Amino acid sequence: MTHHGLFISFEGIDGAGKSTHIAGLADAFQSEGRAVTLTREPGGTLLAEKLRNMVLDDAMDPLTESLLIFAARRDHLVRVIAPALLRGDVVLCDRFTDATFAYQGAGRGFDVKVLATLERWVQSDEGLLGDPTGNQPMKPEVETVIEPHLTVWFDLPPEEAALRLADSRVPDRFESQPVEFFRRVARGYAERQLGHPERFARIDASQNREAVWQGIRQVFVEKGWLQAAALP
Ligand SMILES: Nc1ncnc2c1ncn2[C@@H]1O[C@H](COP(=O)(O)OP(=O)(O)OP(=O)(O)O)[C@@H](O)[C@H]1O
Ligand SMILES: Cc1cn([C@H]2C[C@H](O)[C@@H](COP(=O)(O)O)O2)c(=O)[nH]c1=O
Repeated sequence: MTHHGLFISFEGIDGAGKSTHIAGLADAFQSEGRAVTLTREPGGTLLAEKLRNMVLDDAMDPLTESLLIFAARRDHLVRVIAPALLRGDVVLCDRFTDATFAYQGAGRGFDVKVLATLERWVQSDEGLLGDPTGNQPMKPEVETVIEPHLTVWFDLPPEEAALRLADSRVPDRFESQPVEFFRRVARGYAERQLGHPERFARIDASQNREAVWQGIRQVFVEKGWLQAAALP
């Protein structure tokens, strides 16, 4: 799929500080005249948000969980992400597939080879330009696997994330996991970075908000995607 968009994902354990900064980046891109699609996973479409509620609230085994997350991802790609990239938008996505490798793979201990197969199937651009209702045949084209151009990884020790989240909201199925679960998830993200060093930008999320923002700012300015003047 040839497009002029920019696909950026934001990752990290729960409470690492992603949401705090995504809106600021959206403002910066918009102030430079770029259209921004702000979205999240699991979720981003009506169907995917329903699947999100199930995944976050209902007990299920890790394969069911992984399949629902990838089903939500496919709908999200078909209906939101691919059309936005084709329009030339900047897509800012709060979590994407690295979260599946970190949470379902490293956290739950689910087979990463199965996750890699699902990743290839679900993120294939085959049929992405077709009819999202599935009523029309898929259009054959040269297959590529869609993935972010950049993944901003908010790296924060799990103990610190737990402190930040304490009393801030009612915990869901993931947020109520013990700290050892998040240690595994954090290691999962570190492994993903090792496997995709060119795509990952690690931010030390244990710094204060301003220092974290400056770290993010530097990444986008160095890539030439934002002008220093557009960012506070
Ligand atoms: N650098 C920081 N220092 C201290 N507290 C922070 C910092 N950044 C964010 N916080 C606070 O930590 C909490 C979690 O932040 P935020 O919601 O942005 O994390 P998140 O990564 O989006 O979490 P989740 O993925 O679980 O939704 C919030 O209460 C936020 O105000
Ligand atoms: C994409 C994705 C997400 N999760 C988990 C991670 C979080 O605990 C929740 C989403 O909540 P947030 O407040 O929006 O961060 O879902 C997962 O386990 N696997 C995934 O692929």
